[in-house]
Amino acid sequence: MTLQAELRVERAGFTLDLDLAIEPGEVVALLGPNGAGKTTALRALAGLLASTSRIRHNGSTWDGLPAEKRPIGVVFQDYLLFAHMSALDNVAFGLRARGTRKAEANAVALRWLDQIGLADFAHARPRRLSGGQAQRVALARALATSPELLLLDEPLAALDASTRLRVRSELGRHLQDYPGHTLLVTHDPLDAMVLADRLVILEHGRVVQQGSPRDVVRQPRTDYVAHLVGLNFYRGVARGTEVLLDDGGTLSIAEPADGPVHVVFPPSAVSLYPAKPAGSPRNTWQAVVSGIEQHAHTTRVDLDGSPSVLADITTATVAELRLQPGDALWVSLKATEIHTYPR
Ligand SMILES: Nc1ncnc2c1ncn2[C@@H]1O[C@H](COP(=O)(O)OP(=O)(O)OP(=O)(O)O)[C@@H](O)[C@H]1O
Repeated sequence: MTLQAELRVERAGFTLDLDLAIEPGEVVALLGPNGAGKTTALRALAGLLASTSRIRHNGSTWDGLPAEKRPIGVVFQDYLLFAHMSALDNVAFGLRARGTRKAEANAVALRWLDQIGLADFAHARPRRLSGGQAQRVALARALATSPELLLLDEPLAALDASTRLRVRSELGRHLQDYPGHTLLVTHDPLDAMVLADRLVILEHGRVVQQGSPRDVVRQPRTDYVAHLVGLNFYRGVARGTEVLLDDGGTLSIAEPADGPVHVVFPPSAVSLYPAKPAGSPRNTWQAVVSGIEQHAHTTRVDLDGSPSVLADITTATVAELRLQPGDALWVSLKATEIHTYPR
């Protein structure tokens, strides 16, 4: 049964207006910039704030239900395990609160600890657990009650990079087995791409784009999404193999198009030269370096021009060009690297 939520929250200067439908077994990631309303949406679903939201599932409504009566499991960024309880009691807590007898609740909790590879820590207090272990216990605690809806609020954000990698893939496995509905709130595009079946992008309390990770990555519709997936992104009007960009500049494209379009290309498709490249069939224009940032294996160069553009170049090229902010360079881009789609 689809979980249908119409989430409406009014605050001074902010309105959340979000319709969400989540299928059984589906993982939906809610992404958006700071203040977009992600946490507000999650709290409205959980019944943790007063709102005029409507939530329907399996022929019943959760509207009047207080948080503790909703069939929900929640995992927060900072685990929020009960410090005075053992890992086992933490996992058994939800079941006990729902009236399950102690022996049975403990048996279920132990099975969960076993599943997450922490049976040996059953009697340990949370302070003896590492961040990754604590987050796995928090996940087991949320899943032990077999909730209809699993809410994950930045579940990996507090973990260091290598722990994060491990816990992410373990979480992915548990989510695959989990038959309920999952909503994952995250800032991290990688978490969303790896874990979610569908992305819902929220800006200013409203959905600006949704779709499979693959579709969103290929065809961003807002600056925030383009930035998230790391693409150069423009709006323009196409006339055959030319696109006149709204903010200045013209690009030649390989596939003819007509009318208002979005234009994208990866920073890695951009080449930089100290002088105008001669006789090339490419797009070329002059731009000024406004920022240089070292990434793992490439250097990201920010250039002001018409249009402004991001370029990823090798460290060898940076050295060769002796790049400095303020330098004027020639930007070159093959028409075949540019992708357009209707606005
Ligand atoms: N308790 C509160 N009282 C009043 N306004 C709030 C409260 N909590 C959040 N807001 C406001 O509601 C809006 C949405 O905030 P929310 O925390 O849901 O966004 P978010 O997408 O989760 O952001 P972040 O990524 O920074 O966590 C923002 O304008 C925020 O300032």
